[in-house]
Amino acid sequence: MSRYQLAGQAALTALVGILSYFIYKLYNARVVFWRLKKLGLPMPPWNPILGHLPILPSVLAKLPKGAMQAYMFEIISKEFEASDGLYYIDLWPFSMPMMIISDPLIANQICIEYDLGKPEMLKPFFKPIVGGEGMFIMNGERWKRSAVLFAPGFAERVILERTEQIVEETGEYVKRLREYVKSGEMFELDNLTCWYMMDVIGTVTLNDRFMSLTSDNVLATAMRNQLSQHMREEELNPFKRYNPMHPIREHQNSKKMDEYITNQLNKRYQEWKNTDRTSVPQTKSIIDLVIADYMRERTVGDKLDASFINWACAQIRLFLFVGHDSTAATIVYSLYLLSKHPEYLERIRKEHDKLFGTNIDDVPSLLKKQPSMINQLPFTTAVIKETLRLFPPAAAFRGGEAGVFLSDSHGARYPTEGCGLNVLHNVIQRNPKYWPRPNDFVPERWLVGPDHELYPKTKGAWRPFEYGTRNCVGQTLVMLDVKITLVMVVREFDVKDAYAEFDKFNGWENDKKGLKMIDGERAYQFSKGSAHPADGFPCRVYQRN
Ligand code: HEM
Repeated sequence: MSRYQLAGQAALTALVGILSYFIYKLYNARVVFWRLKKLGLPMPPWNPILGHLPILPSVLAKLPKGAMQAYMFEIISKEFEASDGLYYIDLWPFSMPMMIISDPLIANQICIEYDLGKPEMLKPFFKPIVGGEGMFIMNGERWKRSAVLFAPGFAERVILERTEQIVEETGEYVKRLREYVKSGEMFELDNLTCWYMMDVIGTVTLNDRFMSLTSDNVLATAMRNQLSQHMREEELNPFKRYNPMHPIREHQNSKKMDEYITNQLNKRYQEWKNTDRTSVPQTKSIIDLVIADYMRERTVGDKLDASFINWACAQIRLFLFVGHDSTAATIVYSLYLLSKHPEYLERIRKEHDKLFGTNIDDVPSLLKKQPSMINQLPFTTAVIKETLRLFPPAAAFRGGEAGVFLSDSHGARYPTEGCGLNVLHNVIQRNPKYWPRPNDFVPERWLVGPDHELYPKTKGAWRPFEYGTRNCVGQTLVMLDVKITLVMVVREFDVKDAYAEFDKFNGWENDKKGLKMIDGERAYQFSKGSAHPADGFPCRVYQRN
């Protein structure tokens, strides 16, 4: 047999192998749904070969490019609703079998009653961002150990002690906004706010000032680059989406992040070793917590273990990602909603005047002197909670288990084994069954008592940070970050979205199909790590008269 024949035969064998593997996986995926369908469980029309893939084109045609995936599941739940807030969907090979949950009572079973863990399918999403296994996707004892370790760093008192550092970073953000006022330029507020929040989380995790609003910090830049490399869901052009340079760039970003963090860890370890431990300030930054934990089990050595460094890099990268991304989106949406509701903008400004006095330049020193003042802003808190209700930046994703059945309000039972459970916060938090005026921005609903008509009708209808043991460890920090930002921004600036101008510039203003809107909302949520306002929220800022 000639060399060419041998090569041809090897290629054919490989092809047959790949095809057989594909058919085997396809069979396994579809057979699960064939059984579920036979049980009469709720799902859209299903095809034994293609699963639910055939329904996607018509659903996606109703959404703008890049819209977050949860909108797609929302449309399906409305068009094919056969159950009480739950359906199954088979999108193999793009995802594992999934149950889509749009009812708070079923979500409570998942997150509180059964306290289900994280599924395998989250790993490929987090891998390039975090490097190793971050606590977000851990389960069992490994998760418990990390949760216990990091909890003190996020305690309310400890977070409040961060006020001074956060105020410093917010001062830099305000300076950048003043520059935009001066230049009159249109710019993406979301992008600017992501860099700002990156600087905030840099101080919380590493005690390090990135100053990335004014200069190029290697770690912050590599993390933001990594995120934009990784979030290519909206890229339809396969040459861009599957560009062979992407894995190389991802590897380079990963290396830069790990090198930077390793240097910080080593530096902190040397400081730690050379100081009298009783006099070391207990900052409870993430880096200090992990080093203190490391030393609990070891004697002082020359250097940190490589395995510890790998583990610590993954946790720190995780905090840098989750700690900046969703909070930035919440700040932008808060400013956007206030700009659309002058009556509430007026009210929040009055609340700030009353507490801090009318000289806005006094705010940083007042907050630094007395951080607890930030807890005396009920209306500001209501604005943030209402923003998180209308535009939740995250969702819950858990893994089903054998023997765990979810029940609907009629008592029907649904198996979860082998399924990813996707809880749709955007649908639950606008469900008219639980929310009066579900699509309106009504901060007052957070200031009224249970007898008032605006009061949410059930526990669990508001769940931006989720409930149960796996809820968001950073929620106190989020509230502090957003409150400080609003206090230092809303009285000095008027923010106006510039979507009309942006669309005109891009030639989209005559888009007859209205594809740049979702339910009349131009600032719909984009998939970009967590959900961010579409097109980065183009805007202009003005100095307030
Ligand atoms: C507006 C901002 C934020 C929102 C809406 C948000 C939302 C969430 C949600 C919904 C979960 C649970 C996910 C699930 O159940 O599958 C979660 C978990 C988590 N969040 Fe946040 N988050 C925010 C900001 C932050 C910040 C600032 C940090 C830390 C600096 C953080 C750290 C984490 C961690 C570590 C977990 C995993 C907790 C665990 O598994 O035990 N998040 N977050």
